Amino acid sequence: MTTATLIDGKRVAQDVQQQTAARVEKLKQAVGVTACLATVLVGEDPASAKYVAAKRRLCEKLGLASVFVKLDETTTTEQLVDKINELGRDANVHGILLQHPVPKQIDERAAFEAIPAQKDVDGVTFHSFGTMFYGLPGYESCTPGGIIRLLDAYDVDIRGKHAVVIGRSAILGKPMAGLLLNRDATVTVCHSRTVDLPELVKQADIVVAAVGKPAFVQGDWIKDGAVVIDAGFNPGPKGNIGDVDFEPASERAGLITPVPGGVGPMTLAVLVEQTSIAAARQAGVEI
Ligand SMILES: Nc1nc2c(c(=O)[nH]1)N[C@@H](CN(C=O)c1ccc(C(=O)N[C@@H](CCC(=O)O)C(=O)O)cc1)CN2
Repeated sequence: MTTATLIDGKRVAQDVQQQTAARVEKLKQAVGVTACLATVLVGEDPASAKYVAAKRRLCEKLGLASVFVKLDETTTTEQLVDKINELGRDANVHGILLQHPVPKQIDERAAFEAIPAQKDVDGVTFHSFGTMFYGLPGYESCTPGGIIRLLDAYDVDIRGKHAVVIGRSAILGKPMAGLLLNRDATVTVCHSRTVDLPELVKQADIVVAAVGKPAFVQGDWIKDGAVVIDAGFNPGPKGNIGDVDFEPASERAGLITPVPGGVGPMTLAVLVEQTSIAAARQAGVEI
């Protein structure tokens, strides 16, 4: 039995999408520029191919252009960097997304760093991490940025709260910790070497599960009334499964995100929103 209120990521994402479509249209009217996202996919991972396709569909739905670059499994770091440099020089491309993960022979960090800061709409470069951590204008990592938007949409007061982030990946856990810290949360980042994880999670007002293990966070770790954000999307026999054992957790939580329909749609919405903002900035207009 679910007692927690469900956080409806699809609804909040639709609001972000509407604002983005309006910005894209205004930009076309004002300066004749169509915002454009370049998506780069390396290799044959079916889940990555699906996410890239979803990003391109969302661009189309909201009036943005998109360029799709598909590179094969044997691509070298140098070849990928050359391609990203080319997109960086293309004035018609305003945002560049390199789908993670890339095949193991590639130095992913070197490839991310080839994305010019003004086109890093996925918030993956050192420059974006710097601006994100200092709360300066720039581009946020899309999933953590989307999670903050969800918390705001549901009037979660972040200031002074104890937030426990489970996971320390560059794309999720680390930037999530930074964004929560910027909002005056007291942040604990947990990982595979953390001693007594359940005890730490039991102290959390806000839990962000970004660990990549299906149903890993147990219901009895959740403090009564806590906000539980599940950023997991692990493939399961009947579709994707989150990192939180949903039913027992939702008996204790005050607010909880479902999988699917929670964090995932926000990742896409923030990416396309940031592309529209990048296009406006590159055109030198404030919209
Ligand atoms: N360069 C990046 N790579 C990756 C990112 C990222 O933000 N930037 N995030 C993930 C994957 N991802 C986007 O790329 C992503 C994952 C899931 C969803 C989503 O909408 N999920 C739906 C469910 C979909 C389904 O069940 O088939 C949901 O949760 O409702 C969007 C984007 C790794 N790589």
